[in-house]
Amino acid sequence: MYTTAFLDIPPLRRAAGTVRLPGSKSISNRVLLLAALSAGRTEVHDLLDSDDTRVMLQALQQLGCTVQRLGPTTVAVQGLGGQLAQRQAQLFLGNAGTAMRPLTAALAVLAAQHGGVFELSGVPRMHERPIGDLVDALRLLGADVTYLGQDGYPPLRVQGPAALRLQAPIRVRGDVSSQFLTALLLALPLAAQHHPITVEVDGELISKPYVDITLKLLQRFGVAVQRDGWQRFTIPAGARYRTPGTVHVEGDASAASYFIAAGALAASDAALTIEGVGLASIQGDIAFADAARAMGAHIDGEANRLHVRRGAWPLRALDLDCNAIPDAAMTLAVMALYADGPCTLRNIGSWRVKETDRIAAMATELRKFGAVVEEGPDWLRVHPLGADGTGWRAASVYTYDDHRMAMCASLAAFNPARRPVRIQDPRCVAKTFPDYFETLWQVVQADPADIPVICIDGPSACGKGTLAAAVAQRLGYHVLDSGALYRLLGLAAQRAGVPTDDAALADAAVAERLAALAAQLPARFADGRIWLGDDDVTDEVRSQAAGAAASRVSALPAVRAALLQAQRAWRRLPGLVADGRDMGTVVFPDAPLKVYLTAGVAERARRRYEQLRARGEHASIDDLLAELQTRDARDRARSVAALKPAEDALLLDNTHQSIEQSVQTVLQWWQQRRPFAPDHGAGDAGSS
Ligand SMILES: Nc1ncnc2c1ncn2[C@@H]1O[C@H](COP(=O)(O)OP(=O)(O)OP(=O)(O)O)[C@@H](O)[C@H]1O
Ligand SMILES: Nc1ccn([C@H]2C[C@H](O)[C@@H](COP(=O)(O)O)O2)c(=O)n1
Repeated sequence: MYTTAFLDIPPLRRAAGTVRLPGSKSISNRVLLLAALSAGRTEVHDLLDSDDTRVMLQALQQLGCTVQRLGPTTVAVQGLGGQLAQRQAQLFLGNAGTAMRPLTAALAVLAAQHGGVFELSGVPRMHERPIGDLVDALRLLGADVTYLGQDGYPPLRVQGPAALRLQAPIRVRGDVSSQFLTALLLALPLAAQHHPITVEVDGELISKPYVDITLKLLQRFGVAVQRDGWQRFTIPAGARYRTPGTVHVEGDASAASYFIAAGALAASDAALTIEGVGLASIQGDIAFADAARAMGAHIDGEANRLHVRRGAWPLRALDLDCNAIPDAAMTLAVMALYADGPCTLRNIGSWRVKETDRIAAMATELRKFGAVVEEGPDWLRVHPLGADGTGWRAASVYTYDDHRMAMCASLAAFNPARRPVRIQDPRCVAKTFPDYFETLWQVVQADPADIPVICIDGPSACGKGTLAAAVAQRLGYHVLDSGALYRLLGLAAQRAGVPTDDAALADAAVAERLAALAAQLPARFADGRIWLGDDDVTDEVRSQAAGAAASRVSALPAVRAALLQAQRAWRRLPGLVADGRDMGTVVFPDAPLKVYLTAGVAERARRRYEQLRARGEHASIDDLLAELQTRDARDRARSVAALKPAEDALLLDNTHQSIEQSVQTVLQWWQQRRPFAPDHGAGDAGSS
């Protein structure tokens, strides 16, 4: 997951391959609650691991459920069997509507029956998301619910005992959020031991497919709710939750929409396959596939899998009632940028009370790309940008702490004008899809020339590696420590019995053997460790001897040629910071930013001395100074890829700078080369 302040997505081209979706948020949180309310143990597989499920699990544990982690996406929940193990709890539910609404209803019923006091709160935005219709229904039922802040919004307190009035139908509004009805349907089986309970919906029920998911999951947990149209629901007398023992959570159909869109937008010779959700999905957002088809996408699939390819291009404009697919419909708003006419999304009033006011947010952010966007109380009209690239601007997208804004905006990176897209606060995807961007990189491609590289070259011990790692960390980029490759080669030579002293290297046969070793070098970098084949050689390669051997073998032209492609292969999405001696001059001559880093040799010797001392190694400063000078002289004098600044490099002498000062200098230089406005606030305009 990216925790950087922003993430720049280079222009994307191709989309093909296979993605595995994370579990559905809607199913995950419903199943967790149902498992907690049932008696016995429920094993939940393919559970979504995200902010929203984490707050639900945390709440259930506070309420006395035992939750056992069996794997990254598998938990076992020991249910409470309709009882209360704790009579008091303060539950923090983040911004998870799928936790706040059902837990409020379930705890209101349980507290009424068994007594107890429970407070439910969330992040500030959660306290702006309405819950009044649910509270009204619970109060009609006889539950004791108190607003702790503003009327109509969390935080809330529910308490009991209280006498529940179950004979008359319970009325709830269905036109603001279907989660209120879902919450009642999940809670009321707890009170239906002796009488049937009827819930009647006032107004037109929105997001019906989400209620359908609720009904299907209730059925799996032993409660068959009778549905009369979408206005009346009856929970039978004697209803009792029974765990099915094991539940597999479907992949998230809303999350599938981003990959369906990617497949529809990217010209590819192969299909993009989406696993975890398919034609037999119980999730309403699978209907997004029909909307994408209407826009021209070619989609086929099986029960649990979809295959998507680009069809009509530009996409066909559409005018759609999106009431049934409120979440996935956001993806259509971005696809509309690529259409052959204006697209209108109707009946999306619920967007206004989601993680943010999504109608306003979407309109504001799409305008940054250059689009004309009109909005109404419950509709959005997006006018397309040129399929030939005209009108597109590079935009820095504010994401409003809304995961879907971030994921949607990433799709603008397929723009034909090849403008990059900046996603501010990419971490917000943690709500439902923490690894969204990493998953995206697996199936999309950019032209290598469009993937940014920052080169940091310079003499030994000037701080290149430290600076490169810090800059990469701030930008979410990969790091290439090219010196480590030469160091690994020195080590591989030593292990293979190939001499690397100056005299031996003059022998053409030795040079040939070294080049052959370099071509097959089993180098691996993972989790901050460096591997040669199966051996973790992190400490060994950082030794002074390994540095000296690296300097010697790196002077051979055949060795450098053998390692060139391996280094260029590091140019991967979303970008790269490469440190070495010839990053800017030879390996990435087209890099948009090249830094030549220096520091006085005495200062470098002092830093190396301190570095070794911190590792428990002892050396004399004088020896280190001499060694650095020898190494630098050799690196500067060799016939190929000699150490020198690239002609277009910016010089940075950090002798008197702290690490952070150097990092800030490079980040400022980088920012100056980016086409985004420097202000990252909501509503800032992108520039072309
Ligand atoms: N600006 C700086 N101020 C003070 N110390 C620094 C600075 N930059 C780096 N250092 C320290 O200097 C030491 C050497 O840095 P680093 O290993 O990054 O250098 P390098 O150029 O990559 O070396 P090599 O060429 O041997 O790989 C580290 O201990 C690092 O923390
Ligand atoms: N791009 C590079 C990187 C390194 N080398 C050689 C020369 C260095 O002395 C040696 C070790 O590098 P370090 O790990 O200290 O950065 O490897 C090179 O020739 N080209």
